[in-house]
Amino acid sequence: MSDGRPPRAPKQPEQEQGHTERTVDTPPTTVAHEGQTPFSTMKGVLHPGLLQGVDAMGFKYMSPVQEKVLKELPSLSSDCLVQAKTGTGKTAAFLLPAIQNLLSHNMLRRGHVGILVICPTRELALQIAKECVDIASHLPEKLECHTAFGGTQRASSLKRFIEGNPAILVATPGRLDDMLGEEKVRQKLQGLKTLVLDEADRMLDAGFAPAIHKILKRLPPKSDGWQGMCFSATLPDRVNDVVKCVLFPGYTSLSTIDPNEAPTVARVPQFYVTLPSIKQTFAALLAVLEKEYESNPDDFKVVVFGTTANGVGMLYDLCKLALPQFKTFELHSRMNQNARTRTTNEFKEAPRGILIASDVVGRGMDFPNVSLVVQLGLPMNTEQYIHRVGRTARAGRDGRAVTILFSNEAFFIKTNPTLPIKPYPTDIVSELPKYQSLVDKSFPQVEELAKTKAYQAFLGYNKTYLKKLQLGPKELVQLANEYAYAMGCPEPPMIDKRVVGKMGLKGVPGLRIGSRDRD
Ligand SMILES: Nc1ncnc2c1ncn2[C@@H]1O[C@H](COP(=O)(O)OP(=O)(O)OP(=O)(O)O)[C@@H](O)[C@H]1O
Repeated sequence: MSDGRPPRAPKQPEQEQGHTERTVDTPPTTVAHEGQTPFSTMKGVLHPGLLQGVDAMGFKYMSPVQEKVLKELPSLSSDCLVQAKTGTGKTAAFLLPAIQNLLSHNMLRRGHVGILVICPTRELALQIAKECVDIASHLPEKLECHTAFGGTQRASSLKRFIEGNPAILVATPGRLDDMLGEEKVRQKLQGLKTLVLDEADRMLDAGFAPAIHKILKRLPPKSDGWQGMCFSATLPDRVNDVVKCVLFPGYTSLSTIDPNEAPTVARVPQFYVTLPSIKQTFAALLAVLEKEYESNPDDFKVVVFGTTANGVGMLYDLCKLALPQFKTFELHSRMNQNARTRTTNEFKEAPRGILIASDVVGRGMDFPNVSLVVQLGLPMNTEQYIHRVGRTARAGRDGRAVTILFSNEAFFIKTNPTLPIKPYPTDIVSELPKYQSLVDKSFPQVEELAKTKAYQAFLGYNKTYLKKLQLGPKELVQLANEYAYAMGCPEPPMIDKRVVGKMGLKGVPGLRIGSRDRD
């Protein structure tokens, strides 16, 4: 493409039409769906060991995105940009062609990494690696899959990587960048055949792009011919300008999403609750959880997303006390890696329960059978909303999503008219007094430090959205103080002078500046 824009998917109106009808929203499922193609039809294209691998995983039929990638790519080693809804099997859709490539071209050089997958979080890296091991489990030759991410012992994992025989590496950008500082690591990547960016829009956004560019400089040049694959449920237009760093012009664009449709799974009824006051936040969360439980008590596995790690920590403390009838879990970046991994595994296995989480599990994480996603507070952007909703209704299951916003945050609904969000069917606000007493009873038992941290995080997060929230710094502090009172604080928690300075709130009235115990 001369203008650097991605080529459109091949124009085949009838097939495209038929394909769209058949593919959009069709879940990956083991139940025979009309029009879904069994993996067995890929004999001769995919190695028998790979077919046995997917079969052992219980995958009988290709999901639409898997079928598209395996059948519509000019070759399995072609560069591609692929969009498909959350929970529809994108992981296998990139692993299968990438592994097949290694096998069919006899590209396995001992000790050399053939496939590099880069993804945003540690939890996702582990999950992708697990799927990789499962898919490759029936191959005659063992394919070692290694992971590299922060929060783990650098020296020991580096040693294992250098001394091992990793054919596949799944990594997060920070640790990978760090590892590539070692000559021996760079050497092991000299035979790279496929580079995958999972959650590609996130990997190429302002937060991660600098690390990705640094990484690319230390990998073999694109002119060596390695394949680039970019996958996500959301690919905003701005991605087209940056994918060039991993995809050659002329790459194939594939999508199972109708361009006129929001990329959330249509099986997820989505609702919002708008609260007149921030003070009602906590009671509203309890009310929504209880209402949802009452309407579906047998199928109650919930992810509640908060906006900040410390906010999530405090919400977890509250829910544990206020909703002792449910098993609650917490997951956020302020926890150590062992605790994060343990909780991830526990919640994956749990038949029911409530996970209070930050965005460390907002994208890509596959917790089986999540029946409800609740978002409390303003999602950062449309993509984040979509990916969080995508933690439910995975692999063909049903699910629901509820977003709780206070009045200043309600613009999110208006500015996202394509999202199918409707007002919550029950009048939650009129029910709040009942839940407020539960909140008031529980908060005195939550540690002051947890509240202080949540207060500070609230200020920091919302400071970034002042304009959208139509607030000035003074109103923001007032709002945060109301939030603190809602947590049962007798007065707004103290904030360190330096933190206030960093947040750009120096001199704003309403803050209590002073030192507090260090966390
Ligand atoms: N062909 C298939 N048949 C049955 N189940 C499948 C199939 N492919 C994938 N799955 C299952 O579907 C679930 C979702 O798959 P996966 O995590 O790859 O989704 P995704 O599209 O990458 O989602 P996200 O956009 O959230 O990252 C997983 O539990 C996976 O094991």
